[in-house]
Formats: sequence, structure tokens, C-alpha cells
Amino acid sequence: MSAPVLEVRDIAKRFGGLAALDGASLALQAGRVTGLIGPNGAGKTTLLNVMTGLVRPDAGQVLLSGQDVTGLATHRYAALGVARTFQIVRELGSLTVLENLLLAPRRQSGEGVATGLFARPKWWREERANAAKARELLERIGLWKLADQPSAGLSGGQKKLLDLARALLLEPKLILLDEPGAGVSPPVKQELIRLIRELKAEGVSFGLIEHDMHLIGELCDEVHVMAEGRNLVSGTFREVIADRRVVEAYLGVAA
Ligand SMILES: Nc1ncnc2c1ncn2[C@@H]1O[C@H](COP(=O)(O)OP(=O)(O)OP(=O)(O)O)[C@@H](O)[C@H]1O
Repeated sequence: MSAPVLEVRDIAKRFGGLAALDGASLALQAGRVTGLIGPNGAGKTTLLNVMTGLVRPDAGQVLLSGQDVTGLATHRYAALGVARTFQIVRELGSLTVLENLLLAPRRQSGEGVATGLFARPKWWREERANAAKARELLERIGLWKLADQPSAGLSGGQKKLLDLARALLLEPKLILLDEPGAGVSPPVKQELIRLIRELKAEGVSFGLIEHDMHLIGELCDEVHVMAEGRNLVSGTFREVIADRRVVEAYLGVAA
């Protein structure tokens, strides 16, 4: 079997006296949706931050397609095809929906002096291609008709779809989603499920942190449960929710 698209091994991370991660490991297989669940404070977001270079682990390894990338800056992960969305979508400000996509970080030639002097035609070509791509993505997530509206007026769910579209601009091979279902209406959740399935069929891999068990059950090929900074149980959704240790962890029963 080929190397997982992303793997973390024996990750430890302390914040002051608190061990947020204490030997957590996770492998995300290519072409799959991998779920990460667990009670509040289990370390899920911290692990996702380690997997995208936002948090540097105290110990352990991060491997991208088998290559050790531990400690690389977060923009390097993006360049290597790893994109993410956030639990709470960053403030989108007064920009319109379309502007938000046009100003998102993306793959593009450098914008240094040399670019300005010698590569203008290429830069313009790329700008045009990015504008076309932004339109295509907005149509895909059903927000094209709102393209010229201020993003601040979008519903919570629409903001999450827009955040996902921003991630897709990078044409990632892996997308890590931190609670995409939180604060999202049922119809937008259905749209999210449809979109993730469609992208998966196109070959994109996903890691998904979520408290909404409906989303996890609908989407995940495998599920990992964390508690107190480490792995507790792994398996299919049906297997993990039937496991006594998982029920106890959610109920706060000491292991
Ligand atoms: N930057 C930080 N500074 C201090 N403590 C932190 C920091 N980030 C996380 N923690 C702590 O680390 C622990 C794990 O937090 P984390 O957010 O990773 O858990 P989680 O499983 O994602 O929880 P939730 O489901 O509530 O989002 C928590 O006790 C949290 O308070």
C-alpha cells in the first residue's frame, strides 16, 4: 500500500503545564475521508494544527506522502497540497464574496520586482485564470448569485462554504476541516456532504474533525477517537460508536 497522504506519529505538545497531546498518532489515507472525534479538550484541533504546521510539536513526526516535514512553516504545507478550514471562520470583513476568493492565497508566480518588469503578461494570464476559477468555485458551492454581496452578510453555513472554496483555490490533495458542521443549517450541511463526496470522487482526501455524528457517519471511511491527547479507538463509524471506551470518554468516566 502507498504511504498515507499525511501521517503524524507519537506527537506530544504541552501548553505550559497542560499536555494537550501526549503520544497522538494518525494516518490519513489517500482518497478517503478520515474522521477525528473525541470529547472537548481531547486535543483534536491541536493535532490538526500540528498537521498543518501551525503548531510545532514538542516531539513526534509529521510525514507528507512519506516525507518528513516536521517543523516546516505553515505556508510550505499549503504549497505541498495541504489546505484547511477553521472551526470559527476568520472575519471576512467588508469584502464581497467574490473579492474574498480573489484575494485568497493561491498558487501564483512571485510578485517581486522581476515579475513586475518582465512577467506582466504571465501575471495577467494568471489573474484571469484565478478569476475564472473563483467564479467556477462560487457556482459549485451555490454562492455565485451572491458574488457581489458583502461577505459579512452571509449565514454561518455560507461562510463555511466560502472558507472551503478558499481552501479549494489551492487545488489541494488533502483538505482538513475543523468542525465544518458547527453552526450550519441542515440544508447547508446537506450541501457540504454532497460537495465533500463529489471532491472525494475527484481524488481529494479529507481529514474531518466534527462533533456532528450525522456528518461523521455519512462521510467517513474510518474514524479515530481521541481522548486526553492520545488515541483511544479506531475503526468504522459503527464500530467506534458501539465501543464502551468511547461512550465512557464522552461521558467523562475515568478510564
Ligand atoms: N494555544 C493554547 N494555549 C493553551 N492551551 C491550549 C492552547 N490550545 C489548546 N489548548 C488546550 O489544549 C487542550 C486541547 O485543546 P484542543 O482545542 O486541541 O481540543 P479539541 O479536542 O479540539 O476540543 P474541542 O472539541 O472543544 O474543540 C485543551 O485543554 C485546550 O484548552
